[in-house]
Amino acid sequence: MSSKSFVYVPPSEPVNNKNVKISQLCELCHARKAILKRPKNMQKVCKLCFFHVFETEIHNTIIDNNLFYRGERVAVGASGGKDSTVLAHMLKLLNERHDYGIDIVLLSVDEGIIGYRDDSLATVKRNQKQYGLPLEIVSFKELYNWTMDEIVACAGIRNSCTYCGVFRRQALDRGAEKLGINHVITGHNADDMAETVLMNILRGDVARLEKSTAIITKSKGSPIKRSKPFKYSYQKEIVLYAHYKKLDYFSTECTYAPEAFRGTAREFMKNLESVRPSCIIDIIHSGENLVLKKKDASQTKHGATGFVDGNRCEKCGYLSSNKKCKACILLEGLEANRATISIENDSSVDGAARVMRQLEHMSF
Ligand SMILES: Nc1ncnc2c1ncn2[C@@H]1O[C@H](COP(=O)(O)OP(=O)(O)OP(=O)(O)O)[C@@H](O)[C@H]1O
Repeated sequence: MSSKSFVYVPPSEPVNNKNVKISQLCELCHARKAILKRPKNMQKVCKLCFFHVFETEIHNTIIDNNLFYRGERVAVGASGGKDSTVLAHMLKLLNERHDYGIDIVLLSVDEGIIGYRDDSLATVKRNQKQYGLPLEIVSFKELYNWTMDEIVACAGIRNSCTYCGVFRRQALDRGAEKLGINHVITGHNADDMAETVLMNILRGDVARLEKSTAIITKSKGSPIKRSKPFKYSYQKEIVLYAHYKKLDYFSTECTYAPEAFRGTAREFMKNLESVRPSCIIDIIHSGENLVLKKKDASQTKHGATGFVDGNRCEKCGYLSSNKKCKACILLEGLEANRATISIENDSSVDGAARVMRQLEHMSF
């Protein structure tokens, strides 16, 4: 793989621009008619230059951060949505164009949400054929004996994103492990990252803030690393790319809307972006350049608990940085809830609420 990032060179396909006014010309090739304004910087570009410049920027992110090594097997977290569909398409294209020498597999998690995930997985199955990539599907039901629909019926909708996030994260790791793969790539984009930085600032969550802009992450105790090649890519540009490339993706929002705090932060970011588009990249840069005060070892959780890399959850045996993994803690709360409901026929969410409080006091 070449270790040099590229300077953008507009494609030199023949053009017929006799009837195009100078002010309508693409600002990159100065030859074709511009058809869109890049949401990221308001530059007017033609379709061909948009494809090339967007692909080049992602290639540069991959190269500048040494995301892959030749011969590496990587799993793309494939949900069927716009981000991961563009990611699968883009990785395949760049792997062939720049000869990264990586082996790409699609990995999907079926959370068990009727009317949402079943439909989006149908899209992933079509993508598998369109891109000629192998596909592995793991499900919450087979791993945890609960579907998200059952969890929401038991514990209510309020914390559904927490359950889904914890189980999905572990399910992706387990799926990758099953495939003998150590690297999971996700379609998290610049908007997602800016939103997370903002939420961590607003919550004063310093531990998470420190990691929230990393392009490669790895949990303690887990052999699986995660990376986000779209870290600097605007959501609107990903959607435009998918649209003009006519990619087959699933665009329905999750049945269980995001929790109120995330939803409000997202709305706030969108409002800021409409006034100042660069704020998405600016907030990521701010996050990257924050220098946090160092804690002394006696103050750190890991110093206090004597964590050893490679620890396993005492309940399920899966790798965990705590005595019990997050998924098992949540499962215990759910089982307690199920028992309460079936014995007392009571719709109390006490078990789950107690577990949520417990989780808030733990560090992962
Ligand atoms: N069910 C799933 N199976 C596999 N990977 C997933 C799944 N859900 C999410 N991911 C991965 O996590 C990334 C971020 O997920 P998120 O839920 O924020 O969805 P999103 O921003 O709508 O992304 P997408 O458009 O790809 O669905 C996705 O791009 C994908 O790589």
